[in-house]
Amino acid sequence: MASTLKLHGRIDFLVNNGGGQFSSPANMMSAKGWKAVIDTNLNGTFLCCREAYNAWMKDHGGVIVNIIADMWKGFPGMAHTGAARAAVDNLTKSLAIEWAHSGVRINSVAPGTIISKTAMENYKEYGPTLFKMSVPFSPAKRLGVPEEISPAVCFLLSPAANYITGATLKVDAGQSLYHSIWEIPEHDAWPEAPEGENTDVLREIMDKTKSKL
Ligand SMILES: CCCCCCCCC/C=C/C(=O)SCCNC(=O)CCNC(=O)[C@H](O)C(C)(C)COP(=O)(O)OP(=O)(O)OC[C@H]1O[C@@H](n2cnc3c(N)ncnc32)[C@H](O)[C@@H]1OP(=O)(O)O
Ligand SMILES: NC(=O)C1=CN([C@@H]2O[C@H](COP(=O)(O)OP(=O)(O)OC[C@H]3O[C@@H](n4cnc5c(N)ncnc54)[C@H](OP(=O)(O)O)[C@@H]3O)[C@@H](O)[C@H]2O)C=CC1
Repeated sequence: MASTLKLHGRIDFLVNNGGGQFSSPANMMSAKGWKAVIDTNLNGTFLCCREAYNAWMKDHGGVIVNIIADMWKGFPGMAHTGAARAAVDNLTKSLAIEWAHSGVRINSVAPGTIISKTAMENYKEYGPTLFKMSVPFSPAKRLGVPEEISPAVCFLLSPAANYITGATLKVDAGQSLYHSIWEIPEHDAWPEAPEGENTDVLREIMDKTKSKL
């Protein structure tokens, strides 16, 4: 922030876009790996917001946009980033209220699955598979590209969004309303439903369906 102020003399906009994660089942995540992702996506965003505010926006106003993710149904396989991005969604709301009196607007953008060379390379040899397997889960039946996210960010930064703060704009072609990519294996580990006539009906329809298969 100090070097930006030195160079340009002002900070009108802050976009917290830097971030990322690795894929891992939650039970296999080390404390260090969990912390690295929380640090990058949540703590980093908070600290950049705080510094931009204290260094400039407190006295001059400004606009902040935080990039989060499609974590609305949880984020199985990337639980750390889901938790961090949900926290940023909430942080956005808190700061929108705390900093309104300074003329600061702050919003988030929640992209769906967005393909780029650099994003894919983070996942090494699994990158192409990971991104390709996401395609059927987009109502658009294709992935988005960064050029479809940046217009939303520019809109929120612009005077066209002067009356918008504390909001999260989903730019995901409806992905967050559609299927989860996470497969739950067949299992019989769930606790039994309580005995009674409704459970009898449940057993009956399940038995009937089974016998037809
Ligand atoms: C499935 C659902 C499909 C879902 C469908 C697919 C949807 C894709 C959506 C994609 C969204 C995107 O965000 S696209 C891509 C966006 N960009 C990125 O993801 C950036 C890539 N990653 C990073 O920036 C970083 O590596 C990040 C993970 C945040 C941590 O950075 P740091 O430099 O702070 O930390 P590092 O030193 O790298 O790692 C710290 C520890 O983290 C753990 N760690 C790091 N990488 C690890 C790895 N690959 N596997 C296990 N553990 C790892 C280890 O414990 C490390 O410690 P040691 O063991 O001691 O080393
Ligand atoms: N692609 C997607 O499907 C989605 C992406 N997002 C999020 O959008 C943002 C942009 O990602 P995208 O362009 O796709 O992927 P990229 O990997 O191309 O971009 C990630 C950027 O974050 C920077 N970064 C990562 N870790 C840190 C860190 N600890 N400190 C500072 N900068 C860091 C990287 O810097 P460097 O190049 O120096 O490593 C890089 O510029 C990220 O927050 C990502 O998680 C959210 C939802 C979906």
